[in-house]
Amino acid sequence: MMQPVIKAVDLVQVINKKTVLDGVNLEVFPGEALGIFGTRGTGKTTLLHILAGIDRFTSGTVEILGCDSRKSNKFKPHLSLVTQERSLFQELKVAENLDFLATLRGGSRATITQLVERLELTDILSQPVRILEAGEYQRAALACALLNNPRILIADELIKDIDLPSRRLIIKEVQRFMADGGTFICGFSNMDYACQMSRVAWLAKGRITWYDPAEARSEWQRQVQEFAVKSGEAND
Ligand SMILES: Nc1ncnc2c1ncn2[C@@H]1O[C@H](COP(=O)(O)OP(=O)(O)OP(=O)(O)O)[C@@H](O)[C@H]1O
Repeated sequence: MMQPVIKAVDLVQVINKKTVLDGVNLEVFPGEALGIFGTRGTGKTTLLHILAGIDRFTSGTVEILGCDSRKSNKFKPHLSLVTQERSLFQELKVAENLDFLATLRGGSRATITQLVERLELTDILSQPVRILEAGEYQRAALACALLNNPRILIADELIKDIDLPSRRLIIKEVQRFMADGGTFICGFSNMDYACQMSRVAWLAKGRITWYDPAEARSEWQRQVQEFAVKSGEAND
């Protein structure tokens, strides 16, 4: 049977006495696009950062590429994370970020050139990251994340509130990453994006319910409708 690239068992995260993750179990398989959906503050970022091996957690186990994430760092060269907060070097130019991160994480000149071309970064290469618009920033951040040719890409709200051309370029690049055998995990709070995923993990009250994308969308519509009826907004 196919081994999962990431596996979490009974994962619990308590932050300031609040149980944010309350026994999460999940397996992500090679080549999957797993969407982690939740409304505001439900713990998507918390979960994604634990799955990326960058945050400690209260209890449970997390295996990334067969390594216990608390005991080994061996998975690190094969995993990249695009955070929701802007984590590229703000004062450096886009080109400098690419060069620096390629040196740090291993990425060839040819890879930089290809990513710059595909994500249409040429015109912003000499701009400092801090002045980029949201879509420009996300394209640059994705390029930086793909420099080292990772097997796993984890992203938090990769295409939220960005211009349509950027969104199209990013979706195309992620599809390319997946066609090359990559595994993608993405946190999102807008159900419109569910169709980009192969499975949806819906996070609520610290726990996950699994859906296929179409089911998740209809469940979301049902909940929105129910909420509208309860609050007296619906006419029928
Ligand atoms: N460092 C922290 N200190 C205090 N509370 C935190 C911290 N990190 C997360 N939390 C709390 O944990 C809960 C989950 O936060 P998290 O950012 O993971 O949710 P999210 O689903 O990603 O939210 P959003 O959609 O707003 O980004 C929230 O209630 C938040 O207040």
